[in-house]
Amino acid sequence: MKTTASCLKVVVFGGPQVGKSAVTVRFLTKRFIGEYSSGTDCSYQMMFRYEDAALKVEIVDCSSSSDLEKNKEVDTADAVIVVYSVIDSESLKSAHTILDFLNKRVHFSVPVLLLGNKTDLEHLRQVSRDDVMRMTRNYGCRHCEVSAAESYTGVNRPFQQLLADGLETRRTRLGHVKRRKSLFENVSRRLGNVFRRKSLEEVLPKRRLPTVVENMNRRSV
Ligand SMILES: Nc1nc2c(ncn2[C@@H]2O[C@H](COP(=O)(O)OP(=O)(O)OP(=O)(O)O)[C@@H](O)[C@H]2O)c(=O)[nH]1
Repeated sequence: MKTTASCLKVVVFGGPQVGKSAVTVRFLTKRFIGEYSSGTDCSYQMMFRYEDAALKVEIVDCSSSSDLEKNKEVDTADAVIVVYSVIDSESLKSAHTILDFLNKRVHFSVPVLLLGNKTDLEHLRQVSRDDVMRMTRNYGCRHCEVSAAESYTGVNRPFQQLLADGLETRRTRLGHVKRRKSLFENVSRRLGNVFRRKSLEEVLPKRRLPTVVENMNRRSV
């Protein structure tokens, strides 16, 4: 199994108690763990098999108490998940603020997944599906609703899709940097040629360069 050189980084945001840790741990371990220490950032690293290669994935679970503006994780993210809870309308407002922040802050097109959690509590739903659809359209992000408590498969599918999107974006970005580099090298080579030619033209009339034949003659003397 080949090992990919670097690590794919996924950053998870969301309001308080929406289940950021729960969905992350569900994806990574297949288990639902009810309680986590609240208000602390966590980072998880795992190896996955992807397209016959080992892929290292780092998931950074940003606590809701983290100051968004000071968050540096997002600058190096390959993908972002914004979690809300379907039973908490305030959490959708937080998600809106986060998507807005990402829209301004992230310069390259990092794939974003808007992930609704706690669908097992559908009878307590506060979040309107229309509002979510509007946000998804406005920000051009993927959307899915799951229950970390109920289903591993439900959580696994959108995560897998996001990892695939993240890898694709990284490849495109790297390809773009290489193309930009070779374009730059081309231009500088051409400029170099122009200046070299110009300086020869300036020198030639004053001091004629010896021809190959003259050089041979000199050596044979
Ligand atoms: N019913 C239900 N409860 C859930 C689900 N996911 C998480 N919870 C519960 O929601 C609470 C918050 O979950 P966490 O994973 O700690 O949430 P968080 O977003 O990481 O919380 P902060 O660290 O405070 O930001 C816990 O009591 C979980 O047991 C779910 O899918 N269904």
